[in-house]
Amino acid sequence: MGISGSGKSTLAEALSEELGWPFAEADEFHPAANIAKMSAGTPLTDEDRWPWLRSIAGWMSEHAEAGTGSVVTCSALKRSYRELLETAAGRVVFLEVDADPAVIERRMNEREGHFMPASLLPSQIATLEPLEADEDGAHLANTGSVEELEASALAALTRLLGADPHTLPGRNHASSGTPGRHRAQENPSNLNEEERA
Ligand SMILES: Nc1ncnc2c1ncn2[C@@H]1O[C@H](COP(=O)(O)OP(=O)(O)OP(=O)(O)O)[C@@H](O)[C@H]1O
Ligand SMILES: O=C(O)[C@H](O)[C@@H](O)[C@H](O)[C@H](O)CO
Repeated sequence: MGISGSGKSTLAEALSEELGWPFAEADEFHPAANIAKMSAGTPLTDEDRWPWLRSIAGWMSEHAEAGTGSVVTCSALKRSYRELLETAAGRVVFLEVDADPAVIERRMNEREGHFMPASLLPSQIATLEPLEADEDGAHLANTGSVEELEASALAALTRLLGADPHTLPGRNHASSGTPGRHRAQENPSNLNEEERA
């Protein structure tokens, strides 16, 4: 979790590679209307986000029920959004990635091929309700290298889970389904409830 540009995808890809856990990019679950809205510089509303969050929780449940760990990038800016994600099967642990806003703005402006404009950064920051002490997770400062971020995430997971995360089943687990990076368009869990009906 964390605001746009904080480093969620960078960390999640590294963790998925390291742990062999299936990986989903939450942006791939957004309906086209949400992407169009953000691309045009308009922040999403709660109503825009609920069906999207439900789709993500569905994907998480599928993997938990198949007996594997999984990793999802999701801004999950508000506590209420995280409470919805926590309804997924299995244990849901949040790693909040944070960096200096000026660094994030520069990285977003340098990033190529991404729809999210840096102009939405103030709204992302204003909407963020940081992870609280009674939530299941940890805060990670993305102030160094990607390797340092990954190392701090693995240490946090080890502490939170009370076990080395490498010991949890990954994509080679017998019933883990299709391995590899998730593509939302290939997965029915991307459909919101209206689309599924
Ligand atoms: N520790 C780091 N060192 C150097 N570059 C980094 C680091 N962390 C992230 N970046 C770069 O910053 C940019 C934003 O990171 P990333 O795309 O992972 O953020 P995000 O939180 O997933 O963003 P979004 O929510 O908008 O998809 C990327 O270009 C990424 O390569
Ligand atoms: O809740 C939100 O406002 C959105 O999830 C955004 O955070 C973007 O999807 C993402 O971060 C950009 O890539």
